[in-house]
Amino acid sequence: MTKKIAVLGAGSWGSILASVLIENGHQVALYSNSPEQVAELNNKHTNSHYIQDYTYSPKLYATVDLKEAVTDADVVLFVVPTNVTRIVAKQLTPILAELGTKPLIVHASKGLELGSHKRLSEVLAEEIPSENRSGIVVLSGPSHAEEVARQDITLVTAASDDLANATLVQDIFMNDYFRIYTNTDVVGVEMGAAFKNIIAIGAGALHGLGYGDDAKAALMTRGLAEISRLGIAFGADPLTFIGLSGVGDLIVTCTSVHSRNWRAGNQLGQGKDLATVKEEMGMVIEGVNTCQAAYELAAQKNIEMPITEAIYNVLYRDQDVKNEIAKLMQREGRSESDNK
Ligand SMILES: NC(=O)C1=CN([C@@H]2O[C@H](COP(=O)(O)OP(=O)(O)OC[C@H]3O[C@@H](n4cnc5c(N)ncnc54)[C@H](OP(=O)(O)O)[C@@H]3O)[C@@H](O)[C@H]2O)C=CC1
Ligand SMILES: O=C(CO)COP(=O)(O)O
Repeated sequence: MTKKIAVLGAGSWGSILASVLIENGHQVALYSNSPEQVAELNNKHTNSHYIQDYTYSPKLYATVDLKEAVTDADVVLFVVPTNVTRIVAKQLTPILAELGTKPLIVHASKGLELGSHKRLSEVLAEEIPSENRSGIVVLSGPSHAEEVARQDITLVTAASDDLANATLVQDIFMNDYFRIYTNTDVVGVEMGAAFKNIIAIGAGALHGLGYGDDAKAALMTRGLAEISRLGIAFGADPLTFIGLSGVGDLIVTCTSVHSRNWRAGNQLGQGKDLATVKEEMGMVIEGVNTCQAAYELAAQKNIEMPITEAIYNVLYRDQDVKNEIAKLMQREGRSESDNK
């Protein structure tokens, strides 16, 4: 059934998810905070800063007017960076209250809020009262906008406490190149998605330093062990970490040149400083903030996360990457079954 969907955030992922929804026959309004970007999307049907060599459907309507975007929307899809999700939710709530509508809230972002360490579904639940929404669903998994744009095969997960809402999102998005599974482990899905970005920075750094495939496989495996440990301590189902939003997303983000986190790590490994890497990227590198959140959470729960700590030392304590790798290699011998 055709739905009216408001997509909030017109970066690479928001704009391409909007394209998938249009392809599936839905009516889509794409909200951006930039009048120039809206003009480009509506007039030239391009979004050149975020996605190159791609033409959007003329059916895609972009607007800087949040109220216009969400009026009569059945679904509101948040795809803004983690650090502005609360801000945009705060803007949305009075509009929904005024309109008297109750859309399904979905988010496709990957990170934890700095300071509060909250997952984004928690942030959205706090900011959008239950009388203004019919549910909250997380859309997550191994998916790069550049590949979905060319309708390459991509599989992701729709997670919600309420399976009916996850199934609704599955139905809305699913087509012959974009396949959606459902999941009810919201904690595991959001934590896997957030933490894999930290490990991807490490994988990029190894590449930038010239390390080989053995080192990268080791980082991914031990990285998965430690991010699962942290997620499980917060109630995640261990099985979720071997699913699409866990190991699936870890693999794609640690191996793809499309990944901004991987590319940031690669440049750090080549000796660039973080400020320059961020400025040159011009798009969100979620793993940087999430590394800080995970580092603090691990300390709070007394959980060993040596790789996250090493990456934290590089990002926040100006430590040398090679030195941090050497320290990891000098850790005392362990059994693989040790949970640390
Ligand atoms: N790109 C991808 O392939 C995937 C991304 N994701 C996740 O999706 C989320 C968004 O990523 P992505 O689209 O890639 O990021 P981008 O950096 O490409 O785009 C983010 C967009 O959000 C805009 N924005 C920032 N602040 C606001 C605001 N207050 N109101 C409205 N818009 C705002 C940015 O504008 P400006 O540039 O002006 O700040 C930018 O247009 C991230 O959490 C990411 O991890 C998940 C899966 C795949
Ligand atoms: O989440 C993603 C792939 O699944 C996108 O990763 P980046 O944010 O590193 O580009």
